[in-house]
Amino acid sequence: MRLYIFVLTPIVSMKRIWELLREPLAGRAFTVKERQMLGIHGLLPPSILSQGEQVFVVMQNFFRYESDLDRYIYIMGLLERNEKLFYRVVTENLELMMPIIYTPTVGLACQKYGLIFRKPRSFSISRGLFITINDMDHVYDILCNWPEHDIKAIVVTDGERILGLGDLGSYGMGIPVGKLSLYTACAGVKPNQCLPIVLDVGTNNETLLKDPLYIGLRQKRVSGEVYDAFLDEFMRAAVKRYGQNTLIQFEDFGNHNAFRLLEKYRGLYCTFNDDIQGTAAVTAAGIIASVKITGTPLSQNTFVFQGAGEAAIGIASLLVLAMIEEGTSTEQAVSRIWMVDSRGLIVKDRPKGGITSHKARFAQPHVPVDTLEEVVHLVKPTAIIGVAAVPGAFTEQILTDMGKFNDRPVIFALSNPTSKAECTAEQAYTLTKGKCVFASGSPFKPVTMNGQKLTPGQGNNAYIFPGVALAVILCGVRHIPEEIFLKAAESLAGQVTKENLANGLVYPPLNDIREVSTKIAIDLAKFVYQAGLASTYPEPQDKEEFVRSQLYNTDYESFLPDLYDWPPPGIQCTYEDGNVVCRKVSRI
Ligand SMILES: O=C([O-])CC(=O)C(=O)O
Ligand SMILES: [Mg+2]
Repeated sequence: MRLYIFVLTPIVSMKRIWELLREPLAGRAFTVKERQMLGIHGLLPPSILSQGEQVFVVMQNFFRYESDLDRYIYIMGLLERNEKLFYRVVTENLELMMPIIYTPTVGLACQKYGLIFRKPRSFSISRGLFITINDMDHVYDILCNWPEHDIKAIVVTDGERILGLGDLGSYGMGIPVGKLSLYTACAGVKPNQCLPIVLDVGTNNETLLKDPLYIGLRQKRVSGEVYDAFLDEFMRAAVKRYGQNTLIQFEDFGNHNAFRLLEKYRGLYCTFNDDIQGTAAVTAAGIIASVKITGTPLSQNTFVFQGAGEAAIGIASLLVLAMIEEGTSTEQAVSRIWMVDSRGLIVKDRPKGGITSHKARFAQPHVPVDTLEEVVHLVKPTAIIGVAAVPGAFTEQILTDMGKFNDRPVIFALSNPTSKAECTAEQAYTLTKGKCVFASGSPFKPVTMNGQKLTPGQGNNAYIFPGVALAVILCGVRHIPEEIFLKAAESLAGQVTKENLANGLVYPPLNDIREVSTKIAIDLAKFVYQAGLASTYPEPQDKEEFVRSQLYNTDYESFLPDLYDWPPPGIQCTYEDGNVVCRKVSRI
């Protein structure tokens, strides 16, 4: 006599089936067979859509929304419902989607996060993890509550300086979520390996403290030793939970913490600060490419910065490295850089209060000069770079002067979002009589002058951090030295075509960003193995093949073992207490 015993290994239960329908994964793309096997036949409309047709439906809906914020809410809802479809939609329409899921709309979304945030229905990156100062001593336990185990990259903010919008506390969650969605959309990093985190230490934003919708801790920011201990605990907990190689990207911290934390952690963890290093690399790339238009060698340029914070210091330091690579001495390179902060030109022996140490390196031996206009007039720079979130800082006078001083002035208005840009693309082109090489941090539409279409470049760190992250994750880089960002900048600059340059563009088109990021990752993979920075072994011989083979694929996977053979051999399904329970059947 044959004897069967049932080993209790439930595979699909009724609960899971309802989950499948509520979180429809493929949704209407489920085939008839799949619907029958999953017990959801009849619960979806009869017409079956291919993923491509679903993209069409999504885009029809997307265009029905008139405001960008509504488009953001719609498209982020899709990320929660159907991750693969979201990434297919975004990657196929990057130029259209980036201003929604990223700057500028993400800035608006953060300001309205109290309205937008709903209870998570699934644990996609669209929600992120909130860890507060009250969780001190339990940070590891909170990390364990995130259901994905194979995390390779974290983007973390404490919300103190969200874009150029200031302290948004926990409302800043939109930024790590947005940045990580670009890890996948721009560089093919697998979304289940990404974790957005807000470290909520309070907020000093009085409006938020009184906002009934505010989602964060209603208290003033904690600072000093307690803040530092909290950050230390977070860093230790992250690598304890996910491994020493976990990439931790710092985003939108206040100046006073950003530099300090980078210096403190860069030798101990796999970490970088995007606002210092990512922005530096993308700007350096734009400047390196602009040299091919202006014809002035890098070290013969004179740079005036509006701002002396994270971005300015990061950009200036990387430009110095690049000039040294060109053969200039450090002193000569540094002397090419002039910085203006809220108190005027940064000069040695600045009266009253002096200057912080990271600014000191770029202090000029000059008498004080009060305004940016005066500095531009005095220095006659070849390039001006705005990174202080002071809209209108590039005045009519400054832009006109730049046009007078240079055949091809370089004007980078990099503050984000668009409302914080130092000038508009139109102002830059008009006041320099169409001569300038212009880039902004957030997108501007093309401008037509004398029948000629002038397209502004977008000098946003989105060209850099996804590719850097991909290489770091795949190659198992343990620490991220500055050279990685210089190499990334050179790789990006090298991808600007003659045709781009002829059109005054110093960045490749945004629609190509996926290929651009992949190429950056391939170039970096070659560099990190050669420099002994990689820990993924054996070393892949063909780096390009290695990187490309690891990229996230947006095609639906069939999660049933064999659609035409269900239950599969050795599995038997029965109804028990209203549940479908499938078990392995073993024969003895
Ligand atoms: O998010 C962006 O668009 C660029 C960035 O990091 C910032 O402005 O803080
Ligand atoms: Mg940022």
